[in-house]
Amino acid sequence: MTDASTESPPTPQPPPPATIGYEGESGKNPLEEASFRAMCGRLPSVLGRTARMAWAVDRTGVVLLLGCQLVTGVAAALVLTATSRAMTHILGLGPVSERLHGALPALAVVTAAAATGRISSALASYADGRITPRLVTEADVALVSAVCRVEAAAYGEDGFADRQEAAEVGVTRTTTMVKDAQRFMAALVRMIAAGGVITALHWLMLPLLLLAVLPAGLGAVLSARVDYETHYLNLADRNVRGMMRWWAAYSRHGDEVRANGMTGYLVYWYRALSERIDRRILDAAPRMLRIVLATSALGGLFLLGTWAALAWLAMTGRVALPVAATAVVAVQTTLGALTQFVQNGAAMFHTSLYLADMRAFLDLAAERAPRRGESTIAEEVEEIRLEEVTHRYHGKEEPAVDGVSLTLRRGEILAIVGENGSGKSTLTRLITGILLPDKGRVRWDGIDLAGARPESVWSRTALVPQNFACWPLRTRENITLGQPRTHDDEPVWEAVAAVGMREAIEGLPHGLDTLLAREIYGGVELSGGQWQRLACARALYRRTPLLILDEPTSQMDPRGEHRIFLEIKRIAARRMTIVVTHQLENTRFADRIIVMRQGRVVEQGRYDELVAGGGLFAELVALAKDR
Ligand SMILES: Nc1ncnc2c1ncn2[C@@H]1O[C@H](COP(=O)(O)OP(=O)(O)OP(=O)(O)O)[C@@H](O)[C@H]1O
Repeated sequence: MTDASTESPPTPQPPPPATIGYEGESGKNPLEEASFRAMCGRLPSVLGRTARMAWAVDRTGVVLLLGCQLVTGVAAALVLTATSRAMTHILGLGPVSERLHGALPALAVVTAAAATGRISSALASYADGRITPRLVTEADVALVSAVCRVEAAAYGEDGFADRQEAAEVGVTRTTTMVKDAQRFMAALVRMIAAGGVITALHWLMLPLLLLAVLPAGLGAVLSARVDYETHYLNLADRNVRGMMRWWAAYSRHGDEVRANGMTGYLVYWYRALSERIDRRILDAAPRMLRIVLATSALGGLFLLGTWAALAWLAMTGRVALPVAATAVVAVQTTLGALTQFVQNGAAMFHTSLYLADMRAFLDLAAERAPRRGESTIAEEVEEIRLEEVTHRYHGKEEPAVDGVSLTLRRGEILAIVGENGSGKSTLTRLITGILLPDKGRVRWDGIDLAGARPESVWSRTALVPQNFACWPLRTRENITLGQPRTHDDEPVWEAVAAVGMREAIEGLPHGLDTLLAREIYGGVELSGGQWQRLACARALYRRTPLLILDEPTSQMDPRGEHRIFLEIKRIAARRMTIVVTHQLENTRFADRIIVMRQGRVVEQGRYDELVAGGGLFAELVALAKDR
């Protein structure tokens, strides 16, 4: 018998992943907004920009590629003309040996031209192999650098991340761009050559052949559109799936995933989202099939017409029999060239849709790049003044920081406290100029950050954020992050000692050269608190006029915490220090505490004054003690 009170109800099915549909501007498929003709009209500019990029990365490769295309095309034309001449001899009158003898020079030309064509085609592939990796790297680096440089506020814009995802696909597609363009050009040259030969045989043949291949080209373009539309529908889901994949599979989150029994759900979730993406692709498949079947049937009809026309021309004596035989070869070659021409043209159209996304995102990122002014911040800063500063995040009703005025002087230690979501981190982002206020001003020694060069401001700031990064770099770089102050390691060891990590780092297999990434062969892992100490060492190493520590000791043992606060006090005289913390006892050492609630500063003073004041701070202190 089971105890009814302990019997658990059946577990409900987990919900499927939320459907993400963007209503914003970026959610619209560009094909819907711009007409088909307009999209085609944009092609040359997209291709032109890619060509310029290719030219910038490898001029020799581009020249080689173009030269080889030309040679391949001319060789193909020669093969065709010489074949036609050889055919005329072979199918002509007279003894076989004479006919063969007469055809020999033309056959020699065919052999030489075919060999040249093959060699130049191999060289063209080599040129493509040289250009493509560099082109992809250029596009990729351009994207990463653009994203790293935008105003931080842009990340919160509706659909920014999705447009970035679309641009990432554009970068991937750059791999096929050169190959598509190369094949397109090769087909163009071959088509011109073969077209000339076939027109010489009879003027009617070329238009007929064109009719035979155009439907296939149309089909390829229409299929490309359908594929792109599906891609657009899937964009948001793909983006979320990519993020989830990283979070679920990243070893650093492995403990959380396992010990919370999340594996099953995460895999279910991942599969469900993948299947939803697949479903959209599968839904588009019948449309694609209809397009291909209809255009192939039409093309087949026209091809039949071409052969019928050729037979009619031969039967009615309008073309001689040897010429008709040559025409059979010419028709096959021209058909091949024309098919390649339209198919590669459609492939370029297809690729350029994705490249256009990449370009559009790079343009957007350029628009969102800081344009603040040219003022610079001096090496020493005496005062930071906030005047009625307000900031509201995109899509939020209420401001995160609301009309805050504050003056911070050199030598002062300021503690910022307040409940979750009260605006503490946002305030530090405004003080450092990561965000600009919607209203009010932040001035550093009188210089408005809205008019100062961001790099000049950020060379004067050091920040330990709440969610700091554990860089998969060597220990030394984790502290200097590529900005060594001297050639020797003395300042690095100083920073390490200041956070009490000297022994731990000396104990690593290669000291400062140890790679801090257990995922990489030879790398080691630090504990959570050790990582946090390292993040503090990183900020202390910079020795800047403004030091901000947002919950710097949340993972540290009391010894580590004590050490960090001693160090902060020791170096405080030469800089302004801001500490954001929920450990209210840690604010005792601050010269001033500001208490935030709903984006406003509601109290300020020293620890004892605030406790005696009986306000929010006193309440929070009492709650912390009430255990
Ligand atoms: N990047 C963002 N985009 C949109 N809203 C944000 C963003 N960051 C913070 N917010 C919102 O702004 C408000 C203030 O957040 P903030 O992180 O400044 O609070 P906090 O006081 O530092 O909180 P905590 O103590 O939890 O760290 C919150 O309502 C939060 O939801």
